[in-house]
Amino acid sequence: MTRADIHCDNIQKSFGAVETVSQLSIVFKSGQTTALVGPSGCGKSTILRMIAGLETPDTGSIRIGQETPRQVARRGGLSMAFQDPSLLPWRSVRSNIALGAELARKPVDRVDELIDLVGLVGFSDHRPAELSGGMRQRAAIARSLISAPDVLLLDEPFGAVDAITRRRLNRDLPPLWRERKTTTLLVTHSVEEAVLLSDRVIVLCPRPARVLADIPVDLHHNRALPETNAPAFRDLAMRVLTALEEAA
Ligand SMILES: Nc1ncnc2c1ncn2[C@@H]1O[C@H](COP(=O)(O)OP(=O)(O)OP(=O)(O)O)[C@@H](O)[C@H]1O
Repeated sequence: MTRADIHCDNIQKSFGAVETVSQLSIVFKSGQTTALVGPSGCGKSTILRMIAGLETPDTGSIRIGQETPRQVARRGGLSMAFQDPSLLPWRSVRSNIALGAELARKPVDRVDELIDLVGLVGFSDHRPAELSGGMRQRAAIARSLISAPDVLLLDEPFGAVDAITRRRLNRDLPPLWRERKTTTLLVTHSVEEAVLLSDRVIVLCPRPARVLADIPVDLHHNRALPETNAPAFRDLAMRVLTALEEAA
């Protein structure tokens, strides 16, 4: 077993009387990008938060290699960009991004490169309050990348990002994950984005979350972004959509 395989073994999680995740067993392979899709409220974010060590399963266990999520987080091996980017309001964009490396005790040497990657050149000295929602999300994406984590957890990271920038990030981020062999989990409501960015799409059923379909995506052989109008792409997107309709 390689170090960053994520093993979820029979995990269950309730909030009061609401069972959110039930008997979920799944392995996320090291170096792969997996998209999690499913109806709203089915428990996707809860799964990511448990893998991040921010919530604890009531029963079952999560291991990342031989470590617990909290151990991986503590040594700076895990980072996240969530829907609601929690940037420190008193720090500039540059300093918020640098924080991702500082907390992981890694070198703060690629801030400008990442500011460029997420299209925030010219805004590096701005405070979060001076940015749009989409710009804040992009700063959070850059912060999640600066520590070159083993595990990257992305929860609707492009939700507020404009279409052109989203397209550019869709093109530029996957090669970075592949080059670094990052184990990436991506929660998204976009079927196209799930197929475009990932090696595997997991479709979850309505709460409590269980795996309804596990669809491998084998469109990334030549490392270029797949053609979204190619028949193979459309077939996969249709398989995901059909499973989602079944879930609903
Ligand atoms: N901290 C919490 N306290 C109480 N209930 C919670 C908490 N976190 C999540 N829930 C409940 O668990 C269920 C699943 O929530 P979760 O955010 O994981 O779903 P989701 O699939 O990510 O939803 P969406 O696609 O709408 O973002 C919901 O019913 C939600 O109200």
